[in-house]
Amino acid sequence: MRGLPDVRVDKDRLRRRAAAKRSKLRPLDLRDAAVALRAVLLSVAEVHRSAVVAVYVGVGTEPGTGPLLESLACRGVRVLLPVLRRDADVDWGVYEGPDSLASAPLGLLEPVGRRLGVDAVATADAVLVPGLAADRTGMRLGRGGGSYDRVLSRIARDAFSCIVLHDGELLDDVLPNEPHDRRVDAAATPSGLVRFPL
Ligand SMILES: Nc1nc2c(c(=O)[nH]1)N(C=O)[C@@H](CNc1ccc(C(=O)N[C@@H](CCC(=O)O)C(=O)O)cc1)CN2
Ligand SMILES: Nc1ncnc2c1ncn2[C@@H]1O[C@H](COP(=O)(O)OP(=O)(O)OP(=O)(O)O)[C@@H](O)[C@H]1O
Repeated sequence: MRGLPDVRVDKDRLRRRAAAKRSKLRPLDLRDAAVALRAVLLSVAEVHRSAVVAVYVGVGTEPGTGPLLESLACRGVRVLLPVLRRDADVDWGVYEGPDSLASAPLGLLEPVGRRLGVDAVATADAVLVPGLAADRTGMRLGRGGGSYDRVLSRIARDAFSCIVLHDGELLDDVLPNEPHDRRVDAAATPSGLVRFPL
């Protein structure tokens, strides 16, 4: 990748490594992980007491959010879901049940209802963030569009931000990072929650 700064090359290598590892996960493992992640996330005080939670719809081998979405909706929580814009920024819609999701480009599932605008995420008490890996300083590795760096720059100052990962994706090595990268407060894996130092 001639011309690209080292940090971009390093991130890209890590993205490919993470994706290759995810591709080995089996459907039953994915289902178990999604169920465990619901239990972990609902037991987090900041999530438990939230009236508005931004989640994502896990697709493919991503850490699954289906069980969590159902539980939050059943409890009357307002669940915001991302809608990818053509400029890789993120608009938001409300989760109204599994039938309110439709296939979108890149294999995504997105809410069909009204678009609330990119700033709607500022109303969330907790923001659950997709990603491929995180380090123990709270830096995250996303898909490379910078979408969630933009999202994280708009959330409320006291909102709780948490990346959702599979076991083994919270890395001991520090991730390469750039000035625009935004840290999260914690990482949830099927094994539990890890809070990062402030
Ligand atoms: N579930 C989910 N929703 C999300 C994100 C995410 O990471 N996960 N995003 C986070 O920013 C935004 C979407 N950004 C994305 C950017 C790239 C790819 C992507 O390249 N996906 C596949 C290719 C799939 C295909 O072409 O069929 C890949 O990883 O190879 C997906 C989503 C908003 N919504
Ligand atoms: N606030 C922003 N506004 C516009 N572009 C941005 C912003 N933040 C990051 N970007 C752009 O997004 C691109 C990818 O960034 P990066 O590699 O850090 O993505 P990522 O954090 O892995 O992905 P994501 O945030 O989508 O999960 C970079 O070219 C960067 O310039």
